Amino acid sequence: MTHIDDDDFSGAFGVVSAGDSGGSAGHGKHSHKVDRPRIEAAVREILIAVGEDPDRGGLLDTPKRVAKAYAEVFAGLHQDPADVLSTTFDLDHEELVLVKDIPFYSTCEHHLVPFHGMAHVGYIPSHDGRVTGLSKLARLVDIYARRPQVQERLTTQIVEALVEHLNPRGAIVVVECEHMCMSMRGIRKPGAKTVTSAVRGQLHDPATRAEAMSLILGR
Ligand SMILES: Nc1nc2c(ncn2[C@@H]2O[C@H](COP(=O)(O)OP(=O)(O)OP(=O)(O)O)[C@@H](O)[C@H]2O)c(=O)[nH]1
Ligand SMILES: [Zn+2]
Repeated sequence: MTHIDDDDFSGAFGVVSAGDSGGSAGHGKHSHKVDRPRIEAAVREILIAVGEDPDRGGLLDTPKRVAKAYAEVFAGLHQDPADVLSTTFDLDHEELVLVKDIPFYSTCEHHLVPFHGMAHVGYIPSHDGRVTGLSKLARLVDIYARRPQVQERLTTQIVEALVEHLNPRGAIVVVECEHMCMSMRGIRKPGAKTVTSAVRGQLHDPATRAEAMSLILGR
């Protein structure tokens, strides 16, 4: 029998602050630990409901595996973007900073199947030179991606966290995804991509926005 260890995922059991800009998902009043035994019981019920035998050898550990996997893919519900963006440097840089092609996986809140793609995250630092570490932009994407999501909310949550915590002069987030709920089931259009964007502040300026978009699209 396969051994499924009980390690948890760092940060998965933290508390999301009430000031989180992230909509209802992940708001403080909903924060609680991931209840793995409850997930296990639910998965066992699903297996029975689809006509499987949860007691056959290959499925015996499946509820436990799924609970462990869900604790990982929904860990963002219990993480606070403020913690990630609190690491800042004073740097005299007043131009666009862009991290593009950040790969991520999220979970469609309508069907609980994955959607995945790339996020491009850019900002123009504040006048007081508040610049964050580049990896923190990718961490920010993961915090919001690792929740039950829709792509539009994922996009605006990332840009609003930048605005709230870095006070930038401008910010832009572009997200390109394939939704498995449109590929493997339903309309069945593998390869169809959904693109969403959100801009704030100086990135509304057409020339600045065009510069950012050309950097994002220039592969
Ligand atoms: N706007 C938006 N829609 C999404 C996202 N992820 C999935 N959807 C859509 O959510 C919709 C749910 O539609 P429903 O009619 O309630 O559910 P359904 O019968 O499973 O729909 P189909 O996918 O068309 O079979 C579908 O059109 C999905 O394509 C997302 O991130 N943003
Ligand atoms: Zn879906």
